[in-house]
Amino acid sequence: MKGKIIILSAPSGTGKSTIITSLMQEPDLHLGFSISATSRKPRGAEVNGKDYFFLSEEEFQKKIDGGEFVEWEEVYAGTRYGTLQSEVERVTGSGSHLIMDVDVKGALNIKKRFGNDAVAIFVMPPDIATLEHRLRSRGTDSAETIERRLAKAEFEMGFAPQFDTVVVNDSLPRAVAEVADKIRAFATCGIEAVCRR
Ligand SMILES: Nc1nc2c(ncn2[C@@H]2O[C@H](COP(=O)(O)OP(=O)(O)O)[C@@H](O)[C@H]2O)c(=O)[nH]1
Ligand SMILES: Nc1ncnc2c1ncn2[C@@H]1O[C@H](COP(=O)(O)OP(=O)(O)O)[C@@H](O)[C@H]1O
Repeated sequence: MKGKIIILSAPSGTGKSTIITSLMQEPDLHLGFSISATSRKPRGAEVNGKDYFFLSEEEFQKKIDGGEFVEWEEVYAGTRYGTLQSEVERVTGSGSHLIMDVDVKGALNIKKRFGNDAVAIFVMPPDIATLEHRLRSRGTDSAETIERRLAKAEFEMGFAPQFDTVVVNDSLPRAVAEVADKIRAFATCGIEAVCRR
């Protein structure tokens, strides 16, 4: 494996996808996005094969049975998400660093598997009221889905101390700059450089 692994986790609505989209515009970071597979339906302007590989329950199960996942989780009841081995190979084999958006359990499993070749960054919302506002103004989820995601946020935030580092997404440009700095430090000097920052 040439490229390293950058893991971002956060409660739904914190801004992971927005931060990753900005980071992908910075060519000096040499990032390739790990396109996860999911059994949930596309929402908003999401595109199959770009945002996710959208699979039926049966297709997802087939890939589990075929050993195609590095990890997978049922993040919300009845909805599964997973990282494909083929995505890890596609990106790291090309020399780019693999950036992935996974839930807290997936993040810790990937850290366990890849050790110091992976950095786990927890993105923290400024507070729960802001998180709720972001989820509502994103306008992609039903009230019930938003409630379900908010209900899980405190549980997810409890995992933050197990991550290598935490970044608060208050001002977006500041958070993007902070994550970018950490990725540069990790890529150049290794995990110790990030844990100390
Ligand atoms: N374990 C795991 N979690 C994933 C993967 N892909 C996405 N997730 C997580 O699934 C959760 C829901 O993602 P999504 O439905 O896109 O909602 P969002 O977080 O509101 O954008 C988030 O916590 C993601 O980080 C994956 O491949 N593996
Ligand atoms: N720092 C920020 N300040 C204000 N709004 C933000 C910020 N970061 C993200 N957002 C907005 O919050 C919503 C949720 O962001 P998103 O990237 O979809 O979150 P996630 O991928 O973590 O679920 C989006 O509408 C996005 O534009």
